[in-house]
Amino acid sequence: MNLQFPELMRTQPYVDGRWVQCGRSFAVNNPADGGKVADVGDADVPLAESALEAAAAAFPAWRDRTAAERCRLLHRWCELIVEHQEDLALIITTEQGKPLAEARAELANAWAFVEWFAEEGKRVYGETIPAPGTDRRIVVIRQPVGVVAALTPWNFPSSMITRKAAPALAVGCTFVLRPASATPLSALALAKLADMAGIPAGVFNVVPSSASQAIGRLFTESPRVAKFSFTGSTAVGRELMARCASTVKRVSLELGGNAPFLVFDDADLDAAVAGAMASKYRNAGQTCICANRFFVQRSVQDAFADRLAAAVKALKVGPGTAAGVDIGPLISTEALQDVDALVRQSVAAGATLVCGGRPHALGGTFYEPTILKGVSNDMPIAVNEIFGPVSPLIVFDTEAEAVQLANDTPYGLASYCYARDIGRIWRVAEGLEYGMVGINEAVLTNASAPFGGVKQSGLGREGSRYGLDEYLEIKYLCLGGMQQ
Ligand SMILES: NC(=O)c1ccc[n+]([C@@H]2O[C@H](COP(=O)([O-])OP(=O)(O)OC[C@H]3O[C@@H](n4cnc5c(N)ncnc54)[C@H](O)[C@@H]3O)[C@@H](O)[C@H]2O)c1
Ligand SMILES: O=C[C@H](O)CS(=O)(=O)O
Repeated sequence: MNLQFPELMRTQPYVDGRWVQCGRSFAVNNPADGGKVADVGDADVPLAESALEAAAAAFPAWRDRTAAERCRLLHRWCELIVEHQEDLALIITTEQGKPLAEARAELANAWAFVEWFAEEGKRVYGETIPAPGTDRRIVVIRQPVGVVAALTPWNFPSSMITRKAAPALAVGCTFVLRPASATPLSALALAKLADMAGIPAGVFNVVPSSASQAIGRLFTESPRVAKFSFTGSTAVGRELMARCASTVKRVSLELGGNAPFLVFDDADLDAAVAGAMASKYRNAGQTCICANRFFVQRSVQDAFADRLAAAVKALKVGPGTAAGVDIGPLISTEALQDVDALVRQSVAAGATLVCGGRPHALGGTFYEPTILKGVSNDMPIAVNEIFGPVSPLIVFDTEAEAVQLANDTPYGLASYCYARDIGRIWRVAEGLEYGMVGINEAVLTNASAPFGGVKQSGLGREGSRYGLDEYLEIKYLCLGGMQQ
């Protein structure tokens, strides 16, 4: 990898301000060609335990810094991320596969979280409450929870980390992260920049490891960990949440999705197609908020399908570093097989291929951008989180039917509605059982908004002032003896 600042290429765990040599390593490969990118130091449980100890030791001093001091350090971290964005984008694309333009967009979100929470950390307000008697005063203060342990996914190797670390550090928590084994280099580069920014030793620690289950048990069961924050699949999140019960930890979960994308007969179809492309095919469909099912009102089904097909057929598939590429590789062979199986099973169940529907001629883990029509809500492609570049089209007749079908899933993360009648928009937005609703807009992510899901898509919110609450405890002070 040809970096302008080679020091950003870090391959060892970062614990208590030191880069730790490990006896074992695991390979990080480029999904575009399967080639090895790096061998990364494989942190074991004792090293992860030492990271928790370092975070616990660093917590009192970090907590006791003023919010302004933490703000200044986070702003400096943000400045360094911006300054090194080209290198960081190349690291993302090399280890995860997304087109460079998307990697740059991810980084813009990553530093926006740092910038946003650097400022929000100065607004951790408390309150006084009118007391029931003149002998006392009631005061509420908010304090950092303590040591935070986090697990993050491979699909956004930078922004999923700062979306947690920035609010945690801003309020005075310390942080230990195990990133996904497929994409640890971005996390380690962020650690290098945090170190350069002057964030003290022990405050931000990164332990890449192939021992995901063992370290997951440590993070969820260690009494040193006050807060467990997880982003990943619902299946894994459910298991880890249960493990947190033994110590009654605070838990944040950002889990899987099955986003409905509703297109009504009064929609601006060009806007709906643009939104569909932006939502569905970003990161080759490997995002938690990708449109996963397209519900199209019968009278506009052909017009929408034809325009969508024209746009999908124009997508360029190739390595993320190649100019003009829209669709990069899927993260792994298993991921490719999973997507292809969902398509094949659904065609066998009666769906019709409009375009794509098979692994790409490029080979490797590239998959053809695909549209299926004649899909029903019970087909595998509609029931499962696809995590690939596939658009299933489902026809509906009435507004009530659309909302009922959209809600018929255990997931509740993102949803989308394209219509122009204001009464319809309000009725549908209020009826959708999801944490987020894009109304004539498909790009939801930004640091100022509360991102998160309901039902089995998660607990809590990340981003916005609500994202700060995940790392704070409320304390009630009762001041007695006030009677003269
Ligand atoms: N809601 C959100 O904000 C959001 C954002 C990104 C991804 N996701 C979801 O994440 C999933 C894709 O990411 P993924 O494949 O990395 O998910 P995953 O659940 O397989 O893994 C998530 C993280 O947990 C680790 N892990 C996996 N199994 C574990 C176990 N048994 N014990 C401890 N750790 C374990 C992984 O190594 C990774 O670091 C999708 O479902 C996607 O919707 C959700
Ligand atoms: O996978 C979904 C993540 O939340 C990243 S983003 O919000 O889609 O950028």
